[in-house]
Formats: sequence, structure tokens, C-alpha cells
Amino acid sequence: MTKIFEKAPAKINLLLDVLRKRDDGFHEVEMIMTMVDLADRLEMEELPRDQIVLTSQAGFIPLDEKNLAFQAARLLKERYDVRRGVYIHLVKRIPVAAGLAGGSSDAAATLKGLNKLWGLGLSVSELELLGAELGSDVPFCVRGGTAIARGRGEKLESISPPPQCWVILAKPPINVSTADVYGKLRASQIAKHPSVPRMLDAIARQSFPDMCGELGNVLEDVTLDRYPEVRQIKECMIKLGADGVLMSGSGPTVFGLVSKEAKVARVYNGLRGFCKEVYVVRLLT
Ligand SMILES: C[C@@](CO)(OP(=O)(O)O)[C@H](O)COP(=O)(O)OP(=O)(O)OC[C@H]1O[C@@H](n2ccc(N)nc2=O)[C@H](O)[C@@H]1O
Ligand SMILES: Nc1ncnc2c1ncn2[C@@H]1O[C@H](COP(=O)(O)OP(=O)(O)O)[C@@H](O)[C@H]1O
Repeated sequence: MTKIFEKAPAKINLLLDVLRKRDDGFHEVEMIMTMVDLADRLEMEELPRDQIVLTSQAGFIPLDEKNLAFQAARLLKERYDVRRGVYIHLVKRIPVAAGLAGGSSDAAATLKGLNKLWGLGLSVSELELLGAELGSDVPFCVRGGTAIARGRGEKLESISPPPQCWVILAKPPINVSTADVYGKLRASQIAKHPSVPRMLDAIARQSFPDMCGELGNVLEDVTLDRYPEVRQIKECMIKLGADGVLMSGSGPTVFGLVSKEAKVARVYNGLRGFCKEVYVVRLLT
């Protein structure tokens, strides 16, 4: 029986700016997002009965309609009147509720995998549009690569990959709700907005130091104030000598960019002293 395998990588936001709060409750954003090589894996195969069955080795995520992979399968089934069942097994490796878009990437991988398994013939842009119905980060996860995201995150423009480097991810043991963080942000009172043109220029010139200098995320104002442990991890990474340090998305994961391999062990070992979940990965360029 045909089995489809899909990789669902985590994202980081090299830049996250909020322009204003919209009337629909969402925020108008400008983000520069890229993928890292920390990924979930999904296996999808035909089920002889007309049902969506989702399993995972992870005991700490919902496996019913609350799971974004389940929602993605249901959306395709309903929209294209697919009367076939599917068994999805999710190997979860991306930390949950971390600001790394794990659930969104699982949803994107499910859309891509079932498009193949069910022979739907949908284009990447059609899958992105479907993804937008599931969450603001899903269209980017469908497209992958590096992109500027506008609107509520669904309007994408692909750009060339950033200079390659090491990425050290540290996730403190707290769960941060994206809705809460956006809810606490006062968009009209943001003290300092990061510069999209300067970040794009640094990436286009492949200047690693300038890219590090242009990192910025306005959601740090909310999360770092509310969760001192996130601020502490950020300060620690800076002290340990990471070249650029930023919180990803709404947090609480903080990432450090490092260009020289020799420095990676120092940052990793220093962090491991007080943060259990630390990963060393590369950009997916
Ligand atoms: C902050 C970011 C940055 O990449 O990522 P995460 O921290 O979640 O990884 C995203 O904007 C999150 O995207 P995603 O997690 O898909 O959000 P959604 O499910 O669409 O929305 C969750 C909630 O966040 C708020 N929200 C989300 C996106 C946006 N542009 N404005 C908002 O105000 C809304 O309150 C919404 O109900
Ligand atoms: N496939 C999934 N993997 C992880 N979490 C999921 C998934 N589907 C739904 N969720 C729920 O979505 C919430 C946010 O998860 P996640 O996508 O990991 O966070 P973030 O948006 O911060 O990157 C969690 O509370 C989790 O219970």
C-alpha cells in the first residue's frame, strides 16, 4: 500500500514587526521567516474505512480534531469530497507551543502529503490558500524556504536564503499562548520597530554580521516582561558569545545565531546549565 512521508520543519522569525491591530482581531505583521533543520515527520497511508486516524509517539499533544494535522486532513476531505480514510502517524520532535510553528508545519505537511496520496493535483498556491484557513503561519510552512510574510502572515514573498550559520534553540519549560501575547501587545505604543529593508539588504549581501545586527521581534516586549526566564535565556546567550540572539515568534524559544563552529559548544554547554531543552541545528537553506 502507498505510504507518503513528509518532513515538517520548524521555523524561526528573523524579524517580526507588528504594524497595527485590525478590526478582525488579528494583527497586521511584517515578518522575515526561515526554516531550520529541526523537523517532525509524518507518515500517511490509506485506511480501508472512511475515517481520519492520527497517532503519535508524543503523549502531550491532542490527537483529535484539536490537532492541526487532523484539521488539515479534514479540510481537504470536506472541500474536495474525498470519501477515503487516512492513517497519519506523527513523529513529534519540534517542541510544542514554542514559537517554532510545529503544529502549523504538521498541517502544511499533511496538506502536501494528502494532495499526493489522494491525487488531488492542487498547486502550491492552492495549498497555501487552504493553509491560511488553518492558521496564519501555515501558508509559509507550505511554501518553505525564506520569505517575507505580511497581512496576518499569509501574504508571502519568497526571498533568497540567509547566510548559512549554526542556530542554537533554547526553550524554557513554560507554555506561551500566541493569542495571549498578541492580546497584551499595544501596537500603537511599540517603542522600536525593526527595519525590514535593512534586514533584506543584509540577507541580499549575505552579510552575517549585518543580519545579526538587524534581528528584531516586537513581541519580545510582551513575552520578556511576562516571563523573566525568557529574558534570562536571552541575556545568557548574549553573554556566552552568540553573534545574534532573538526570541522566535511569540516565544518562549530563544535562538542564537553563530557563524563559527568552534563557538557552538561553548554556547550550547553554557545554556545546558539551566535550560534542559537546547538544540543545535542549521538553517534549511
Ligand atoms: C507569532 C507567530 C509568528 O510567526 O508565530 P508563533 O509564535 O505562533 O509560532 C504567528 O504570527 C502566529 O501564527 P499562528 O500560530 O499560526 O496563529 P493563528 O493560529 O493564526 O492565531 C492565533 C491567535 O494569535 C493572534 N494573531 C495571530 C496572527 C496575527 N497576525 N495576529 C494575531 O493577533 C490572534 O489572536 C489569533 O487568534
Ligand atoms: N500537530 C501539532 N503539534 C503540536 N501542537 C499542536 C498540534 N496541533 C495542535 N496543537 C496545539 O497547538 C498549540 C500550539 O502549538 P505549536 O504549533 O507547537 O506552537 P507555536 O504556534 O507556538 O509554534 C498547542 O497548544 C498544541 O496543543
